[in-house]
Amino acid sequence: MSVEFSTLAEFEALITAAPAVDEKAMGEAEDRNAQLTKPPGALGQLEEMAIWYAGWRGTARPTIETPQVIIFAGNHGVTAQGVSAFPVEVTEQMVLNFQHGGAAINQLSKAAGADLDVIALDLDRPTADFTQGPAMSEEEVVTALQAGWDAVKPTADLLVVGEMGIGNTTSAAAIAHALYAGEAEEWVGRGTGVDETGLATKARVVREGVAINNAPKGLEALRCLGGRELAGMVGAMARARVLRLPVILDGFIATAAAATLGEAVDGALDHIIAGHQSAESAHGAVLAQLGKEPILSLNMRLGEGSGAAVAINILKAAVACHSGMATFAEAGVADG
Ligand SMILES: Cc1cc2ncn([C@H]3O[C@H](COP(=O)(O)O)[C@@H](O)[C@H]3O)c2cc1C
Ligand SMILES: O=C(O)c1cccnc1
Repeated sequence: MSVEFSTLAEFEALITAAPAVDEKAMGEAEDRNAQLTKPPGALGQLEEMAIWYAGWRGTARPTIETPQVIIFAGNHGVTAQGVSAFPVEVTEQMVLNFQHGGAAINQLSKAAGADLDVIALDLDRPTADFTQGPAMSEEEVVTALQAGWDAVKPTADLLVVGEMGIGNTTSAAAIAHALYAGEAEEWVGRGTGVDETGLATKARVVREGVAINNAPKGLEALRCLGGRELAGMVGAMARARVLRLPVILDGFIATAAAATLGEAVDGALDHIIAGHQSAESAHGAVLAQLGKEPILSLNMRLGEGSGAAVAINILKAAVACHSGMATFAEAGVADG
């Protein structure tokens, strides 16, 4: 068990003290990019991605060999309100499916050459229904943050975090409503496929939850409206920030979780790029709030880290070009 923090304030202090991007390595990567055998800018966004990755890895010519995908699972008391098209048992059943290799994320991790770890967080102890008060105590949220923190392998060179938790699109919508105001209706979506009645229920639940918890901000929004799997993702993203380990962000739920960390500490999400824009309706608006442009938009709406896992392949392609291509001088090609 981690002993690096035992309160939210101590957790925030660790992130505040985290090292910045390596400007020197980033500058050297920019210089290298300018010498590669292609017209300037011809690899488009791949060039920016590779330079960003080089800066966080602290080397002008990085490689991606050991990506890690971590899926966190948690259960939500708010499901008692009828906010999901699926029953809560599916969370645990899907954890077994992950462990047996049968889920989408198993295939996508394998296709991307990533190791997959699955961490179930107290599934038999759902969070409290946030329409009645805070979803978690400080101790509960800190325990989940620690599980995420500890799950990151320091040998990984790229991280994706994903989630499984029936009801968690409602949690994510409540966080977005608390952080960015607007109307509850703007932040709710179909999740696993609720009908019009389900959507109206989600909006009511989000409105009530945000009101009773006094529109919490930053990590208080994570504690009051989030879930253990969202906190697990935040703990892992934070550890990655301290390790200067680049992260690819997944869908609506992962992004809402990240937003609580970004609001708590300036620059806490600088090591994160958005992998995929989910079909969940409010995801684009949350990404816009974070100033993140997604690499892909494939109409996926699964979670599990799936969109980000697909994007690993794009980042790998970018870094392979950046670090593997010959320069004009090396190849004897005349530059422009
Ligand atoms: C079989 C199955 C596999 C999933 N994998 C991810 N989710 C996704 O759906 C859930 C969120 O939707 P809602 O808020 O509507 O419950 C989360 O568990 C999310 O990861 C799944 C959902 C199901 C049913
Ligand atoms: O964008 C997501 O992460 C998402 C959307 C719908 C259902 N589950 C996850």
